[in-house]
Amino acid sequence: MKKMQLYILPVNNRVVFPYQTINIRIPETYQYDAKKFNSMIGVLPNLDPTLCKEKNIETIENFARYGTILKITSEDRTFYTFTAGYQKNHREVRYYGAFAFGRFKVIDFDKTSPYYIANVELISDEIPPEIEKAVKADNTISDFRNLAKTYVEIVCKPEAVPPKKQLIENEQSINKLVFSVANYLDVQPEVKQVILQVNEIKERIKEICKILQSKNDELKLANELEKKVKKEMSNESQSRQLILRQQPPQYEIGGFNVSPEDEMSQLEMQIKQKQLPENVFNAVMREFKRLKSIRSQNAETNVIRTYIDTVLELPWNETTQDTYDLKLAEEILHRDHSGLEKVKKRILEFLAVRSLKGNSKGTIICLCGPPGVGKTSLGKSIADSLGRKFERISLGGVRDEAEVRGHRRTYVGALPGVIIQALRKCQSKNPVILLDEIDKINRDYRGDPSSALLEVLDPNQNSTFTDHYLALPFDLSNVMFIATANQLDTIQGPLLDRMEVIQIPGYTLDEKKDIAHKYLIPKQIEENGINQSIIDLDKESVDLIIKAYTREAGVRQLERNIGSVCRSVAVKYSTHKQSHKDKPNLPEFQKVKITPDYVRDVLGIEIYDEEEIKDRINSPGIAVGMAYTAVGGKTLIIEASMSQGSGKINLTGQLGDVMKESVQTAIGWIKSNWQNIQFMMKDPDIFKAEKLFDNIDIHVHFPAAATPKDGPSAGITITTALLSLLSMRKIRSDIAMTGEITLKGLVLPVGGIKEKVLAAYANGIKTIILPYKNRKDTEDITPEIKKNIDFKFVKNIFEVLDIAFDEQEELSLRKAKFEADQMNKQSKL
Ligand SMILES: Nc1ncnc2c1ncn2[C@@H]1O[C@H](COP(=O)(O)OP(=O)(O)OP(=O)(O)O)[C@@H](O)[C@H]1O
Repeated sequence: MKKMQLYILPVNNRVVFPYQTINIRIPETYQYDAKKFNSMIGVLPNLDPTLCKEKNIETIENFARYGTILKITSEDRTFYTFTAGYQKNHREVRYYGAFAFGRFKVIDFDKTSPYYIANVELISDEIPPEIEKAVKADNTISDFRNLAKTYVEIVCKPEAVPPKKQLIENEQSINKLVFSVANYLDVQPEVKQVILQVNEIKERIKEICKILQSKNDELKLANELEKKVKKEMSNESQSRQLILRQQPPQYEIGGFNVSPEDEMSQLEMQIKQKQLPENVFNAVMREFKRLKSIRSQNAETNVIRTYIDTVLELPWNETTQDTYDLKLAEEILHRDHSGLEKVKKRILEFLAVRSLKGNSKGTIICLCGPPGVGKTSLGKSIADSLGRKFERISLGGVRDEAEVRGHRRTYVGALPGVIIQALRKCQSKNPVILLDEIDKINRDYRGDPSSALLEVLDPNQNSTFTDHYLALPFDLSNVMFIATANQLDTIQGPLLDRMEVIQIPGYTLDEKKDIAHKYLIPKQIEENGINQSIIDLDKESVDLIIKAYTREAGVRQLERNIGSVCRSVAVKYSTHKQSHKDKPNLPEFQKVKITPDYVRDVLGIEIYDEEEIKDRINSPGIAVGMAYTAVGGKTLIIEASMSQGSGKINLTGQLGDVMKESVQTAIGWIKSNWQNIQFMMKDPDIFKAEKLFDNIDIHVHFPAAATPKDGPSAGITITTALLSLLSMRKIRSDIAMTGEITLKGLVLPVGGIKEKVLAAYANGIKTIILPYKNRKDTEDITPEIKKNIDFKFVKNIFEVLDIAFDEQEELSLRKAKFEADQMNKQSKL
């Protein structure tokens, strides 16, 4: 074998076969001079040493031992300029065209710096005639050609197939044929190096055939599978599932099919790329190592994988930039909500303080009011005005502490709690989270969700909120929490204490009209697929919908009713369009004018009547009270009747204990003050004071009997109704009252005044009697109500009697006479 010295060019992960023509670029630093080295150059693959060991490739350190010798056929030089500091430098780069004409084996290196010179042994690939004959005689070559043709047909780009096929079919030199096909192979460089190192032609053919065979089988199978899948499934998602099922070792990540090893390395990359806090990173890496150590797919691996995915999906560092622009916030609040001036003002103050403090720690707002007054949508507007993401968590009916704080991972099907899930959904560390219906949280044997919320809402604790599922602290101090509630009574004291309550009592008639015209009608028109040009909802009709079809504090039912009217127009419009298609000569659709009659047609018989109370207060013993419920204020008619009997007191209408006691207190006061109120009696002879209550049975009934009622605020109404019954005097039908009564006749303040006043106003009440100490609660009642309602503040029940009855003049005269008689009696004594 011929030995020689050769200039060596190491090439990374590339194997050049003889008969290849290639272009090479040799940097100036390699000091290659074609003349000096007889236009010869040896390329030696620089391969991964571990893979080389695995595949038995002979290497000198990282270089393979077998290379290819090239003859330079052309040379080209270019200069390019580069700047280093203020200096401009020029560098020469040389490009060479070269033809590979043989193989060599490195014996040793003579020089390794600044370039490589090796002593090599040239390997002859000349095939002895008898071997060539033998190879051609059996089917080896024809089989080789067939396999190679199939391979290029499947693998190569269509335009590259014909020239390659032509070479495979026609090439007479076995060496050229075999090395060319080896060059076409799409395999790792280490595999190509093995082929290059084989000295025996038969061996080399066998090696290449093996690769061709397995590649062809693999590709054919994949093609067949794909065809089969396409045929079986027309639906894309189904076909994806089928492919996954039929190729069990493959997994799908981010739309790519990957093997389990790839999946693991992808996951590891994801963990490393996500900038997790150190403690979180360590915890996830621990889980990742556990996952890696479990080889087979089982329930445990799924649990760990889900956990890692959950942690990676959390916004550990992602935040949105706050826009503390108060003008913009004000605009957004006005844009989305009509009225609610006091609430908006309070929200703006709240935002102003936050912007000045520079952090988001501090008070938590609780918007409290009846359904449909816009609490949820206000929360959304606050998020919009701050430029933060918005998430709503419904706490209604949450009874299990684990729903807030998550289940420990030891439980089957464990999940993080609602707070962590909300953060995962909104992908921001500082969103506005609306804790909806915080008053509907229940407590039972599964724990107390309120106490978990205490931690969430406490600015001093929530920076290290630890969900049981994650078992890692998550900083909630940047989250802005807003709670909503229908009533405050059911919220636990410590929880309520952490929040600043903003009351939204409900809307007056005028406010509802305004909301309907500005917001609800345009919204419903759009939602029902029609437009302003085909419907005209006039003021009168909207008034009718509000007065006769709704009796609510908010506007939800109103919105629904407007929706029904819009839908009826949508049906008409759609039918007309259909017929217009069939008969194009039909006239254009006429704008539908919504009149009160149209409203009645769509919504049916009127449900509420403003005169209802007047009609019901038609005899002595009936008084109108005011109640405060979770759905807002309500007027409450109390009826009392008596009959001959033995002093029994019957109470009906699902009363709670406190209300029952109010009735006892009222009767107690009447009995003990009987002498002082006798002047009221229209017929004082009918009942003799001493045995009055022994001879009659009294029945007090609270209509809407199916609704449970409780509380002390009906005290003065019950007393007035009983006095009306006994004195046979009717109570004014336009008067309503609320207040607790003591045994001594004092009137004590009660809650829910604004809501009660709104309800009374909606029911056509003109005078409202309130406890004196509730004066402050009427200060911010809207001017509309103040203008139409006469408020009377009373300190004791006698003052109520001065206001509440019909024929007030006659009663005043009687009272004056009674008082004068009393004075006379006292002076005689
Ligand atoms: N002042 C208002 N201006 C404009 N639209 C309003 C106003 N108040 C309520 N709405 C509309 O009424 C509908 C009901 O409001 P929302 O769902 O916010 O009520 P809510 O108070 O959260 O009720 P719930 O207590 O039942 O959750 C929404 O479409 C909302 O936009």
